[in-house]
Amino acid sequence: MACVLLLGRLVPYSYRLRGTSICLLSLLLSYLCYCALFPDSAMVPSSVNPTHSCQRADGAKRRLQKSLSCALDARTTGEDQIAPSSLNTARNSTPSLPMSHLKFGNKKLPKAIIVGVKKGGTRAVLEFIRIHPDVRAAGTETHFFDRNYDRGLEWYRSLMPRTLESQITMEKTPSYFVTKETPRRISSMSHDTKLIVVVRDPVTRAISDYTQTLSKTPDLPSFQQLAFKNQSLGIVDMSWNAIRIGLYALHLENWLRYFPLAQIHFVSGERLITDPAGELARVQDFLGLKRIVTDKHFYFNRTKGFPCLKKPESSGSPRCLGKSKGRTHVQIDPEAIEQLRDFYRPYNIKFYEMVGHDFKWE
Ligand SMILES: Nc1ncnc2c1ncn2[C@@H]1O[C@H](COP(=O)(O)OS(=O)(=O)O)[C@@H](OP(=O)(O)O)[C@H]1O
Repeated sequence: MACVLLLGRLVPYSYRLRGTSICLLSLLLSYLCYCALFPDSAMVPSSVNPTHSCQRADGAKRRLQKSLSCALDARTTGEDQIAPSSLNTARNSTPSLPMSHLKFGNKKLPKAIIVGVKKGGTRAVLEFIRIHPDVRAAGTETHFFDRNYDRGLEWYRSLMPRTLESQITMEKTPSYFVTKETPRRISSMSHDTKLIVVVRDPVTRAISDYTQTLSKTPDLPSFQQLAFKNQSLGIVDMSWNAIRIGLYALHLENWLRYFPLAQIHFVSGERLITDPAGELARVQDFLGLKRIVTDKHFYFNRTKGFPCLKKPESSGSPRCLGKSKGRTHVQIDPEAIEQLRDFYRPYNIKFYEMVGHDFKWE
């Protein structure tokens, strides 16, 4: 603009038009050069950018001169291609690692597994712990150690989410706790695997289990028919899965052949409902995590009758567990319930002694 005004004063009109065109053309050329050379270096954060000094050159002329050498520097190092978020990591890592690894981590075998028990509250524990930024979990039950073991560890690993070095990989498959081969198989994957068992009053658990099966198989025999070999004599059918799963002491004996007790954490399924933050504090301690999941993450949903998450991992809205969690249970004859309590009592006492905690299932 200054160039045009100056020309207006000094040069006769016939030359002005030509002069203005040349002036505008040279300005346009300068601008194009500037655009071509300068903006690449501006995408990289200044703290780690080798062309940092280039951006701070004073005045357009110096900036233009410097941008040429800066652009050359950037081309030789290749760093102008690196996304700002990964630049710091890239500099401290092995050059052969792919960029996807630097950004999202890689798939690792789980460091901690929720191994049981079915209908204990395993989904709630997984959904609650995975809001911790240092935890990532497989969404579905893998059943690797009980049903899919022949597929191999690489198959298992492929089911895991990508994690950064600081993050723990987790999965949950509740049937592991009652599968004979599972403790040995997990131990042979890694003897350091941390194990979480969510336990619940075995009588309520059995009724919950039955309620679930009935919802899928409406012509199922009655609970009493399945639970007792002879109800009037009080003989319980221990071969029925819904009963067998609740014999926690027997299953735990099998795990203790392969893992020390200190490596197994027991979550109370009852307290998980009345005090989710308290139970989650203990889970975080057990996993060696900072206590980030606290009572501010939960609210009690009166319609559902259960605690729900205020803000889950994947979205910004509150969320309760699905309809299959927290069902209304089938009504069972109180006498049958009393008989089952008598049946489980010695096993429960044994279990309390083994783990050093009284869960008060009476
Ligand atoms: N916050 C919250 N919301 C809903 N449900 C909760 C919650 N906390 C614990 N529970 C209890 O979890 C029970 C289901 O246990 P699991 O998730 O282990 O079931 S499963 O084995 O995966 O099918 C489920 O059992 P039922 O009540 O019998 O349906 C619940 O009692």
